[in-house]
Amino acid sequence: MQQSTFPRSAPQTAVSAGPLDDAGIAALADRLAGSDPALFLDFDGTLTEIVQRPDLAELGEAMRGRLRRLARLVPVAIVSGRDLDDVRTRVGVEGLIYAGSHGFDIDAPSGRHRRGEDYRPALERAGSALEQALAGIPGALVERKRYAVAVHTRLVEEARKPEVADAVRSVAATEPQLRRTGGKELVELRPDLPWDKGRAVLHLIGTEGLGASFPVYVGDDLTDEDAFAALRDRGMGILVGDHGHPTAAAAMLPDIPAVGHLLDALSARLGG
Ligand SMILES: O=P(O)(O)OC[C@H]1O[C@H](O[C@H]2O[C@H](CO)[C@@H](O)[C@H](O)[C@H]2O)[C@H](O)[C@@H](O)[C@@H]1O
Repeated sequence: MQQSTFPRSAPQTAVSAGPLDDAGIAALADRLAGSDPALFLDFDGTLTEIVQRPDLAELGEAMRGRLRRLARLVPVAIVSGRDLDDVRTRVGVEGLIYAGSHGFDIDAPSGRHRRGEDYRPALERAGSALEQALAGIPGALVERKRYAVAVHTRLVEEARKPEVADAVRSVAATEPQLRRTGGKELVELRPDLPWDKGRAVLHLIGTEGLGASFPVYVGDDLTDEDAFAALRDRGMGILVGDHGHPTAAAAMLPDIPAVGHLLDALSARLGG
């Protein structure tokens, strides 16, 4: 496997994330084989390449096969910013735990866990206002989810991106129940609740009987940082690529093929 020698564009936090090379993967596999593992995986940018539009993201068959194999061996959760139904359809593997809308909407063996239902009218209003405000900006996409509204800027001309940011700021100012967060070429409004992917992962560890497990979380974006931080003292966060900001992950992989390599190595070791 290639070594993770990609440059970091921002200084690291107190926890320095080193490249996860083959020796590191073998050590992690041994660690998991000697405990109750649990695997938490982000979707876009971790299992699928980032593409120009959200609707174009497709999970490759090889990655789907890896998820199927792993799910027979250990609890596997997909923790995505996407709407739960959207990510579940795109992954298309039974027997996984699915958490959508950054963990506001969870479908797990213990049941359906939703947060933010009271915030949906505000999200509806914000979605409509944003569609209206951005109608004249070519390439601006509004993605409406059950517990968030995302505005995508990947296809917006550079000079017009500040207009998109201004529009989101203005709409956010009229909806005090919502807060702004960011991602890759994306600004989002979500319920202003103390909830995020990190809390969702800890919640799942509690509800799914994973308290004694060694949880591993793999993700690529800023919203995954909450999960890396949540697992810092009890598991392992693995950052994929470089989101250009400090990270709380303990280790890094360079790209999605390297994630595939990691998952293959874990399957091989855990499958005995
Ligand atoms: O938590 P994730 O599963 O990684 O979801 C994060 C966001 O992913 C999607 O947007 C991102 O991927 C798109 C397709 O590659 C890309 O065009 C966009 O620029 C990225 O931000 C998804 O559309 C969002 O809803 C998720 O929040």
